[in-house]
Amino acid sequence: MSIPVIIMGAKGRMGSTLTHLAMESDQFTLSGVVERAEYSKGLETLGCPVKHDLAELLPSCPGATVIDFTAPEVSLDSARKASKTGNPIVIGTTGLSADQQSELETLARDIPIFWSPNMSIGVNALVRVLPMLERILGEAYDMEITEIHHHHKKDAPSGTAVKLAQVLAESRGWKMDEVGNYGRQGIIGARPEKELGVHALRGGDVVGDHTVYFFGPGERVEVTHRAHSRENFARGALRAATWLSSRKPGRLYSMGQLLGE
Ligand SMILES: NC(=O)C1=CN([C@@H]2O[C@H](COP(=O)(O)OP(=O)(O)OC[C@H]3O[C@@H](n4cnc5c(N)ncnc54)[C@H](O)[C@@H]3O)[C@@H](O)[C@H]2O)C=CC1
Ligand SMILES: O=C(O)C1=N[C@H](C(=O)O)C[C@H](O)C1
Repeated sequence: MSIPVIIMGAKGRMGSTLTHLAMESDQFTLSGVVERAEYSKGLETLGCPVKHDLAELLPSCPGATVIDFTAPEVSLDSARKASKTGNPIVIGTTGLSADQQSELETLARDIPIFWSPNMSIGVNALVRVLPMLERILGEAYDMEITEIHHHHKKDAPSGTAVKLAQVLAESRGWKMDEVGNYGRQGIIGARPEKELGVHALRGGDVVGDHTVYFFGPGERVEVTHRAHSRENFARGALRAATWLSSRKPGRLYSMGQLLGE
């Protein structure tokens, strides 16, 4: 039985990729798309309802899973509207504030919500293995992260880099609020031992590269994930939509649960 989905931001880099993949797969039914009016030209060729407000679509799409890769305030609005009609929602949007993240966790008590800053299997395998690498290398190894994205990206550092930094800091018993350094300039003195640098590069059409560095005495270890295509993320989101369709509300789900942490 195919999974009905509603794609938010259907003209976006991710929304258009998701729409294309959902249309070409018999595992999914495109129940409708939502896009800003000024960007909706041409969406009528999809052969499904095209709306400018999710609230106009949801009542006619009972049980459809919303997939939202838009902007923080838009995704929160989508989650609020989905919670009113009981529709599950998969969110890939990054740059959420702590309050917005907390609101998602509250809404997840009432409807199935899946949120991940990176829907690729590769990055989530990294999330799983980095703590072990950190424990083996130990505190003599200084940790830094770099990320590279296309010049359209609006948030920095990437949600993926934030997540990677969180798992590394947690592995060492640190808090990112205390040890994070997001840029160095001027005569700043020697690097404190208790520091984790996170640095964002922006340029061109880079889909998404993340490198974790462990700088040790006489050697360094570098672990890199390079996304070659947004289809990688979209397939992950569609897999999450399928997985979420059989989950009950109660907690904010993410890739860890899907991959069976
Ligand atoms: N979790 C993951 O694996 C990934 C997450 N992302 C995140 O997804 C988000 C979107 O990224 P992109 O697709 O590159 O952005 P984009 O700017 O290309 O697409 C966003 C789309 O949302 C639309 N939109 C804005 N307000 C709207 C509204 N009120 N109703 C309907 N549509 C609306 C825009 O018109 C645009 O088409 C970013 O936060 C990015 O970091 C991107 C790739 C992978
Ligand atoms: O904006 C993007 O493109 C991406 N954003 C996500 C992030 O902020 O981590 C995931 C991926 O790196 C692509």
